[in-house]
Order: sequence, then C-alpha cells, then structure tokens
Amino acid sequence: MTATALKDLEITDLRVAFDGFTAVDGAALRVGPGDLRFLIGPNGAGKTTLVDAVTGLAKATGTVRFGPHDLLGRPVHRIARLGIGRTFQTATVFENLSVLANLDIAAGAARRPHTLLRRRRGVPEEIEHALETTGLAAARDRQAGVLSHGQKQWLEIGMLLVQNVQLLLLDEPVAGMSHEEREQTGQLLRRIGQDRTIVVIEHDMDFVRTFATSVTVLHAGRVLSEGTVAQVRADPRVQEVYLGETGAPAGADREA
Ligand SMILES: Nc1ncnc2c1ncn2[C@@H]1O[C@H](COP(=O)(O)OP(=O)(O)OP(=O)(O)O)[C@@H](O)[C@H]1O
Repeated sequence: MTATALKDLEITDLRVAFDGFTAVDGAALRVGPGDLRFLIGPNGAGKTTLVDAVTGLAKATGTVRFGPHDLLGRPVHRIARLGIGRTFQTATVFENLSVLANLDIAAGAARRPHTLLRRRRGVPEEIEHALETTGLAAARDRQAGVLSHGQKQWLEIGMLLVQNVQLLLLDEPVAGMSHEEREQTGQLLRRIGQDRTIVVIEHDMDFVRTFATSVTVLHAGRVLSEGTVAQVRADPRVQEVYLGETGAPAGADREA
C-alpha cells in the first residue's frame, strides 16, 4: 500500500437504517489526501448519517476503510484512535477554559500515560503548531467561550490536529460565519488538507465553488453524482434534485 493509499477513505455499499427507514442506501466514495472533498445534497440526503457511520456513531453495513483499517463495527474511541476525527455543526469546546487549555486537553487524549505524568515546560510543540496553523496564536490565553463563532470552529479543528488526526470529517464548518471567516476557514482547510484526508459537508455553494477540489452529491442516501464543481453543476440529475440551473441549492434550508 502506498503512503497516500494509507490515508484513503474508501466507502462501499454503505447502508444505515433507522427503524426501517433507510437513511444511507448503498453509498460509495473514495477520497484521499490532497483532495478537498465536499459532500453536498438536499436536507435529509444522508450526509450527516454517512459521517456518523464512518465515526462509529451510527450502526451501518457495507464497508468503510481508512487505509488498511476496517472501521465498521469498531467503537467510537477505537475509530478516533486510528486518527479519525470530526466536528459538529455546533462547536464543542470547553467554554470556561482558555484556547491553550482546550488544546492541551485534546492533546492529552492522544498522549501516552508516561508523557502525561512528566512535568512539561512551556507549550508542547504540537500545540504551538496547531495554534499557528489555525491562526489562534494571539488568542491562546482567551477563554474559548468569548471566541467568535469562526474561532471556535478553528479551535475545534486545532483540537483534532493536536491529536494527529489524519482523516477529518467536518459538518458545515462555515455555517454562521462572516465572509472573512469563511475565507480563512477555506484557506485553513487547504493547508491542513495537503497531507490529510478531508471531507466537508456543506450547503454554502459559494464556499464549495471556491474551495472544493471535488464534490460528491448525495441524494436519498445514494451518490447521485461526483466530480469537480463544474461537472456536478452541469449534471442534469443534480440540477433536478438540488442545484437547479442557477447552481443555487433547492431543498436546503440554508442559502449559499
Ligand atoms: N437517529 C435517527 N433516527 C431516525 N431517523 C434519523 C436519525 N438520524 C437521521 N435520520 C433521518 O435520516 C435521514 C438523513 O438524515 P441526515 O441528517 O443524515 O441528512 P443530511 O443530508 O445530513 O441533512 P441536512 O442537510 O439537513 O443536515 C433524514 O430523513 C433524517 O430524518
């Protein structure tokens, strides 16, 4: 297996059912590092459920592999230990703690017990690096609760970076962000996506157009179309169920 394939996410025939309702119905996709993949589609298409299945939160059948590892059937914490992390639509940071403390706790989850016991002087290198990468270096001593919406999302991404996450699944990271924050988030994803595998669920088509290198369109739990932004926008099936001829999402309650 090549170094790149070691970080490939490969999903085949994925199915998730809730009480007889099939939310993901045979979805398949493959994505590797350096490819900023966006997962788009109407409300209820199964995007979040697909990510839940990859991260162990939803019971699924089919296969989900990350590099050499089969993920289905593994508990959430074991999947996390394989270097797989996600963010949710609402950032989950410790609001009463500083940015630095949040990163330290996240890094602690990935440290070995003997390293945890050792007294540490200064800020560990991986935390310093995450502060720089996410643009939060100047905000390191601020309480997470007073950060802007965008900064909280970046902190959450930073918390994944210090855990050395190699596959990131992000659920609508720019929802509620200012234009400038969106731009900064896109640049951040480009930076960290060079050597990590990233899948972003997104409704904001301006953001998708600017930053996606490839797009998977999900509809009714299946992959309807896949390709570059231009290719999926030109696909009549995508126009019919989601984007329309103007490229604006239909059937999504958030506007681009
Ligand atoms: N725990 C659950 N129990 C029952 N049905 C669920 C559950 N989670 C999701 N569903 C249903 O599965 C379908 C897919 O939901 P999902 O949240 O994955 O869609 P989505 O594409 O992420 O939508 P959105 O863009 O609105 O976030 C929906 O019809 C939803 O109501």
